[in-house]
Amino acid sequence: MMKERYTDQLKRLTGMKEEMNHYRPLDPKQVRLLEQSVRVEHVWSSNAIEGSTLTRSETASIINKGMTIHGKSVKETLEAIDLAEAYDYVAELVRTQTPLSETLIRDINRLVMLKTTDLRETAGAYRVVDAWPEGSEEHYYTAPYEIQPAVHELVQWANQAVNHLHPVQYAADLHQKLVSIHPFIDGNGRTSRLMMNFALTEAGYPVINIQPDKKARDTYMDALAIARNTGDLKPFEELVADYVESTLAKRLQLLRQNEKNLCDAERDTALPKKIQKKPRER
Ligand SMILES: Nc1ncnc2c1ncn2[C@@H]1O[C@H](COP(=O)(O)OP(=O)(O)OP(=O)(O)O)[C@@H](O)[C@H]1O
Repeated sequence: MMKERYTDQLKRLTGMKEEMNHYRPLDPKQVRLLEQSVRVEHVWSSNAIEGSTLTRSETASIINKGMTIHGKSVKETLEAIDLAEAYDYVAELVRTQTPLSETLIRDINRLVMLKTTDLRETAGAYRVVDAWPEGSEEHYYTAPYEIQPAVHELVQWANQAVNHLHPVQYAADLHQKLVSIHPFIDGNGRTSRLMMNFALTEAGYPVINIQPDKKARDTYMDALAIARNTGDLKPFEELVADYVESTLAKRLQLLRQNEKNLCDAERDTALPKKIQKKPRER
């Protein structure tokens, strides 16, 4: 079967996002629980892509309860705390409708790296040494002296593209372009995945989390390598669109079920009470 055209998928995503407004929202306590679980999922998956061995529940214990985990390194623990703080910062930027800027990208990287970098002053600072993708030393990322102009150009592109690209395509391209420059000595993947979610959530889409299992991770890395080595952005754009679609589908199922529960509860309370028969007096 031929793969559906990307533009048709984007239209469907817009429709699914709009459909979410047709249902009554979840109760505030449920919203809080859902937000907490997406935050844990983000911190767990994004760090696991880079090799963290923390599980979801260990991540939850660290970032929600302030616990340490027996047998897990201080570095992994601090990475989880850093990423949770960077995630909260991004949520705040979306809430305050802060426009994208060089400072914003650097601030996010600084938070991502703050407690775990060997050299604290390199967190949020542009790289001054060469870097290349793992196992591909002939393909250098942007040269250090070209990083500042490249990020400046990226921000100019973003401020235009945000107005004319579909938000899901814009989010994918923003991630791909930033990680292709690789402006920082460390934390480029985590910073780019946060930037992608910044773009998605500011347009009303849910947070998506690239999965860290081998198959999903390889697909993600391969799509980024294709984009960078051949200039073909489609595999990465389609991968992001598929993540958005499955996340939206799950969210819609939840809202539909919630709506059904609310309707059932309303119908039950609206029914006339059964006339209770008095026991016959003897
Ligand atoms: N061939 C590639 N082209 C472009 N980007 C890539 C490529 N391979 C991997 N990436 C991106 O780079 C990230 C990893 O980069 P790297 O191994 O240099 O780690 P990093 O810069 O320390 O950042 P982090 O550890 O947060 O990912 C991946 O998560 C992915 O987003």
